Amino acid sequence: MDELTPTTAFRIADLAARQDEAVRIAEKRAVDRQHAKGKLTARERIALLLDPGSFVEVDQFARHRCAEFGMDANRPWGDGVVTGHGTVDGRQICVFSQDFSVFGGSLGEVSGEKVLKLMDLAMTIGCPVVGINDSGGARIQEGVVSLAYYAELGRRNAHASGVVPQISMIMGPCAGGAVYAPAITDFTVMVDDTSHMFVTGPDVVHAVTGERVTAQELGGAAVQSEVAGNAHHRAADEQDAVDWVQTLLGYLPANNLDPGPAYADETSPGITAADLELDRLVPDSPHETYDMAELLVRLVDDGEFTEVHSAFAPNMICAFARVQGHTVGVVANQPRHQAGVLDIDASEKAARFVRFCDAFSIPLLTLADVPGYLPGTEQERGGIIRRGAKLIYAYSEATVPKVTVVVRKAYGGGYAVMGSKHLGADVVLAWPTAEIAVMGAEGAVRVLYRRELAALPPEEREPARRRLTDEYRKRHGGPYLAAERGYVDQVVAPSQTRLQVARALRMLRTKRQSLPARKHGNIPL
Ligand SMILES: CC(=O)SCCNC(=O)CCNC(=O)[C@H](O)C(C)(C)COP(=O)(O)OP(=O)(O)OC[C@H]1O[C@@H](n2cnc3c(N)ncnc32)[C@H](O)[C@@H]1OP(=O)(O)O
Repeated sequence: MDELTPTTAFRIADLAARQDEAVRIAEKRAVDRQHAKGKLTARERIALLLDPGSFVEVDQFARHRCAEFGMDANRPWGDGVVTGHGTVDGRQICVFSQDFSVFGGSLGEVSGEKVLKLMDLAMTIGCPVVGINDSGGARIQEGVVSLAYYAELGRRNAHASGVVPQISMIMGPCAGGAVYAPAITDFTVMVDDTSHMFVTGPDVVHAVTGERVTAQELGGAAVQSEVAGNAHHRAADEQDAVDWVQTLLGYLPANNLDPGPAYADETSPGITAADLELDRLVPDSPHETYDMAELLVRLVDDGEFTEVHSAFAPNMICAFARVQGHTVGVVANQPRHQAGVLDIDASEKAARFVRFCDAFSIPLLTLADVPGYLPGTEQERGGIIRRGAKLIYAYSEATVPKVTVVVRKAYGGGYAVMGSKHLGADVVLAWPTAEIAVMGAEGAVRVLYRRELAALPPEEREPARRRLTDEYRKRHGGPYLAAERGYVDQVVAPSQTRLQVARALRMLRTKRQSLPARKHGNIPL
């Protein structure tokens, strides 16, 4: 052997030294910088998310090739993003985690290549991708090259949409062009206080508009989860964010061809005490409200469900749950908030959820109690026609099993859109308390008998109005006109609902439906 050729032992020691530099030494620096900001490091986050010991890092020794602005003197291993794969609860995922301690986690050519390579891998093997974002955005030193990678990333996100679930965790800054990759992904979680998302930051806002606003006011977790709807969950801290993502993954299939996780059916085959409580859920007075979550917990396995977008448009509940061990997507009006009315936010929230479930073969369970669409100039000018239409579109194109329970009100357009037979529901159940009509009895009488009531002497008007309202309610106020026409398949006592919903979903497991082939539809955006 040539004296200059390194020995095998030397090469192994050299590898260990490089790994030490790439991981241990880099991590020490990252810990100091990140912990001081109340944040975990890129590697700590991955360790928290994945099953212990399951992480396999790829491209650990990738380094940037940029020589601009003195960059050639600083070429850290990994280039500011840790990428790889591992398992969550034994199920495969791919993960990338931006490392803010290296060039502010900014995206350059090499870090971009790493993330794209990882997404290509996830698409090839068909597993979810979790992206952990903590970045100053496009790497300024690399100029247009880094912008190119943002666009490439958006394209990959779009192509992966509906093929593998994509989840974004915003654990620090996410600004400018960087926001659009998470926006295309299916679910986004943000951490209180330490994360923000905006297209233009407070300095630019001030320079352009004169408005002074903090990063948190502009795009903190509270604003994004409650007002803008860009975040599906507002986590109290990083651990909470990880817990939510792990729970979410537990409901989801690995890809659009995977049947999804199924657990043993441990539900009771007979009527339980909790089922009987449903017979008392709906108050006698139509003006009194109740909590739709009380129904939901009694319909699903172990009373457990995980809401997405819980703080955004709370008049609509979108949640994952299980029925007899199989995942369902629940869409439910929440009468406790604005009487469960449909507005722009609720329509868009539910439409996107319905489309996610359909893309990943997750059956839909709809619980309807809806007084109709929210009237007003704000809604009309905001585009409720175009934006509300998304929900009709989403339900209509969904070919997964669709089961609907009409609990109380199903008025007007609200009836039609909330998973009605006419939008392709396979099974529609109605409670005897269901009121399926164009509008509530009081409103209907006001329109139908306006002239007759006005012609009556004032003292006779109120008794006549009450009598007519009562008559209308008896004729049109229940589920039976709809049942006569087969728009409702079964009228069931509330206490029967859990068993009937389970039967319907079991019966529908073999459902197959396909719509005419086309390039794609044109959902009103
Ligand atoms: C398509 C697009 O993404 S357009 C948007 C382009 N990005 C930007 O305009 C944001 C630029 N960055 C910033 O404004 C700030 O760094 C913030 C708000 C993100 C974070 O601020 P702080 O938490 O105070 O961190 P700080 O500014 O010290 O940044 C940490 C390090 O990351 C570096 N860094 C941050 N963002 C970038 C970036 N986009 N490109 C290159 N380096 C960056 C900083 O230079 C700093 O490096 P140093 O430690 O060697 O000094």
